[in-house]
Amino acid sequence: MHPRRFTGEISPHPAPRSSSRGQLGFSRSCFITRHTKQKEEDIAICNCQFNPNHQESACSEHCLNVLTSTECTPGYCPCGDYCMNQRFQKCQYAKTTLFKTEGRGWGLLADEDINAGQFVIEYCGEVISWKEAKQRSQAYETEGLKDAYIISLNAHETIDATRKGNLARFINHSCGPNCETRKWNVLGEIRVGIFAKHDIPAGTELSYNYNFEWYGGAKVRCLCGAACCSDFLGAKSRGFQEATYVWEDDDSRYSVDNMPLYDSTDEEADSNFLKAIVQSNEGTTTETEIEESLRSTYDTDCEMLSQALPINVEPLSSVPMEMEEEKNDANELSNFYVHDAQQSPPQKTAMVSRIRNRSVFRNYQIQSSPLSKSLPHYSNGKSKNHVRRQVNVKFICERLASKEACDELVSCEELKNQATSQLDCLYDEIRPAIEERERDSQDSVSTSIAEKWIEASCNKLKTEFDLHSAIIKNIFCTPRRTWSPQAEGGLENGINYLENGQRKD
Ligand SMILES: C[S@@+](CC[C@H](N)C(=O)[O-])C[C@H]1O[C@@H](n2cnc3c(N)ncnc32)[C@H](O)[C@@H]1O
Repeated sequence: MHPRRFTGEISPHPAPRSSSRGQLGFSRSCFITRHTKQKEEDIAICNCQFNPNHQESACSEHCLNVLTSTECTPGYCPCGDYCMNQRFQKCQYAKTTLFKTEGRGWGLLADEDINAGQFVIEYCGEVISWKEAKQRSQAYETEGLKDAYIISLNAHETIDATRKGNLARFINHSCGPNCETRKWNVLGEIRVGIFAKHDIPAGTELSYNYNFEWYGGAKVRCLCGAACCSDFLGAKSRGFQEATYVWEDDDSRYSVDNMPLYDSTDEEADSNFLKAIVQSNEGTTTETEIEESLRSTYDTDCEMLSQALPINVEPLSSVPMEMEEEKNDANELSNFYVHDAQQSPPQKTAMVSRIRNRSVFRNYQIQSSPLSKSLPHYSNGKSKNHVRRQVNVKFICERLASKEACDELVSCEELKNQATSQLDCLYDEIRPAIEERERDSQDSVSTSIAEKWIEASCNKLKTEFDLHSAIIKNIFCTPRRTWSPQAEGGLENGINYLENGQRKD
């Protein structure tokens, strides 16, 4: 543990909520000790030439060092004292002020207009290892500290501003923030700064997104109020993923059970979807049962799914919702749709709208788009005659309910899950270097891990693709000529058909 980059002790800890700014004893000096000395051969010297008539010539946006997020080293910069690229070293912070928020403790306000891209403040604190961060995080929790101040620095280290830090520690999280963290190379060391994402008027609360940066052990319900709020602070952070404990008091910000992990909702939902079909298929299968299972699965998952991002594989670009009417009766896919004219009863329509939210189906464009938009035209300029269609839920359920279809889908799903967990393990290893775009050579991804990552990514994509192809194959490629579930007694015969039927031309 190297105590460095701190402004003075924040005392007493933890919650300075009843203290005033003066009592916290902040100062603006930020860099007390360094534990490595920059080697002379590592010093990056820019080629700026200061022109007194052009202030911006002194290491501003075109400076080679600025372009590579490296501060100039005093004594080596050709612009000398005029160099404007030593903002961390000179603590050139924006004016800010502490204020008390509602429900989120203290926050930091801009005390002057801040320009887009402007350096706001350095995140100061103790630099400690990830291992130490985990131990401290648990100890802080035991001590009853509710606010977490540890953020990621690089693959090995974090910055803990719990006991030693500056005003940056009071910047709250927002899912729609006006600031962001950026890493800069300062005298050979990586330091974290808070920078404005866009112009910020004086009096606005400063915020950045804690995702990936934050080591918050407990799962804290987010009160940022942004429309795109992801519900929990740092939901994608290492601490959030590792945490096994939650606050147990009555504070409404802390939830106690069933915390969702956001990067796995899609997979979970797909599994539930398949389980619903398999369970239905194991017992007496009726269309109503399948629809009921699907409906309850969709009810549970609907909200999560609306946020989940599906992998964008679109093998069915040749299967649009809007089809040319003249091809209708000859088309193999006709069972897939029902006409608007034969509109389903309200219940079924609701079902269809839920299905549209399913990532599996969304990938295959099973949503109707407004007919007025982008209607294809014949070369003579006339519009093609289009009919609006709805997905034929019954047909899809019947096809997917066969044992073979279920087995195939479940085995594809298992392979996909294996590939996903392999990716998750690798992700832990390379996350800091990839996601934080770390420039420190110590943090670069080793070739072997990068190769494994690419291979695992390909595996995952392939298994996703196989899963989707299996679904499509089971819906569309089962022979349809000899099959008439209506004539032969509905779904059960449909299943027999799928199990035994061969195309009889
Ligand atoms: C780095 S501190 C920020 C300063 C903190 N508000 C204070 O009073 O010291 C992070 C803590 O602030 C609170 N916090 C920050 N952003 C929040 C948000 N959007 N919703 C709820 N709590 C938040 C959480 O308790 C979190 O652990």
